[in-house]
Amino acid sequence: MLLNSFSRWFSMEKMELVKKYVEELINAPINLVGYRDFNEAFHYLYMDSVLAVKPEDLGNNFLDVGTGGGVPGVFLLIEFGIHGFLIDSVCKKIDYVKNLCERLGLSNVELMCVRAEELKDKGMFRERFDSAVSRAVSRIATVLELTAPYVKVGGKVLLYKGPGYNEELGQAVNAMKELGVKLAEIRKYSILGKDRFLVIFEKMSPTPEKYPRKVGIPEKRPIR
Ligand SMILES: C[S@@+](CC[C@H](N)C(=O)[O-])C[C@H]1O[C@@H](n2cnc3c(N)ncnc32)[C@H](O)[C@@H]1O
Repeated sequence: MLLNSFSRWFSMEKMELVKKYVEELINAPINLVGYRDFNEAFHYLYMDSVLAVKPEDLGNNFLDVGTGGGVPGVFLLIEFGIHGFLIDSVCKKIDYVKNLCERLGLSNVELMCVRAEELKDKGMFRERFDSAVSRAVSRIATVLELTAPYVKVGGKVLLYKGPGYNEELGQAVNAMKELGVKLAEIRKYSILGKDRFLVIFEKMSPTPEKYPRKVGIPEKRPIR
């Protein structure tokens, strides 16, 4: 893991972009990330986004659900040079990130202000992505419903979690079955001494058309 990460970080151009992005986030006029200190933001946002991810996890195009200030989506597309489709339900966040990506010359990104439950009505998004990622959006059963319908069979869903992931997984067994995913791997890593877990699911079969359900239902009534 260390060697792999080291060689990835060797590109100065990438690192300059990452640093600029972090600087802009912590100085943004709207509260996007909750950090003001560069070092903290660099670790808790950038390092957390990329450290446990392998290029083969994501494929060529991924969806980031609830991207907020572009986390982890923008860092992943810089790191791996792949295409990211980033969505959030708060339009001012999406507008800000869109503008910032344009200013930094990032072209491998698309942003849309939409709730994940409604993305399916906005075009051909069902089972379109090689992978989906999500960080700090909701509990596992809920987030699986918001991501899995948009991932191709054979693709992956990657969720960034803290130590509470185990209980959430236990409550998500039926959701996994219903949505056509299975738990593939859990990667443990550490950011500034804090335990973190990348919980990875593989999509095994098509997700029934009724998912995701209407706005708010995946959160209020997770699949049990
Ligand atoms: C705590 S923030 C996390 C932002 C970012 N992923 C991060 O790790 O910094 C959660 C974000 O998810 C978005 N969100 C919550 N539910 C959503 C949904 N159903 N569809 C799209 N975005 C959603 C919120 O608007 C918010 O920006």
